[in-house]
Amino acid sequence: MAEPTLVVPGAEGLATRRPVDVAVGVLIERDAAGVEGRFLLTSRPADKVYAGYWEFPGGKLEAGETVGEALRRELHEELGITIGAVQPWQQIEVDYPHARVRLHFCKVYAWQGEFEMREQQSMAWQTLPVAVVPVLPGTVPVLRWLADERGHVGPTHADSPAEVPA
Ligand SMILES: Nc1nc2c([nH]c(=O)n2[C@H]2C[C@H](O)[C@@H](COP(=O)(O)OP(=O)(O)OP(=O)(O)O)O2)c(=O)[nH]1
Repeated sequence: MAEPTLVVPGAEGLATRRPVDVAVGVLIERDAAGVEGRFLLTSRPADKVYAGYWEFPGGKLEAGETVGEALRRELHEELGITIGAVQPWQQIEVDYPHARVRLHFCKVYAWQGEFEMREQQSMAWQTLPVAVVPVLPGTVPVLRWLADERGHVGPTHADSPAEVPA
């Protein structure tokens, strides 16, 4: 079955474009009992589309790379860390006016090294609801998946539209 597609306003009718594969890391802290806590968001660098928007770190696959290999390379290049096991988690396609992407979200619980913002981005360890704004459209579904896993009710991020009462 095809994965869900999110169409961002302005991208209607562009769904025939071939998606670009992107590996994305959801780095999560866990306590001794294995309970998941804070997760890492980074802001998009000034020279990229959606500059300043918050997202989970990652980037496009290069030719011949697997999702895990691309994620390992991107997080080393962008954040200076070396990640441990990569656990495939969720997949979604997003149609933006600038591109159609297939996002491969992977959970990562282990990493080594000091975080260095090598592209002058910012980082923020967050819980739900996410306080940093604005959040990239393709990041919003991930916050919902985390909310469902954690039994979090209410908005997932500070700039989400007001909830419509049932
Ligand atoms: N890293 C990341 N990208 C996301 C998320 N959600 C989402 O829609 N995207 C989109 C934004 C971009 O169109 C695409 C990632 O491309 P990018 O331009 O950041 O990747 P890159 O570092 O390989 O970029 P470059 O080499 O082309 O400069 O995926 C997310 O949570 N994390």
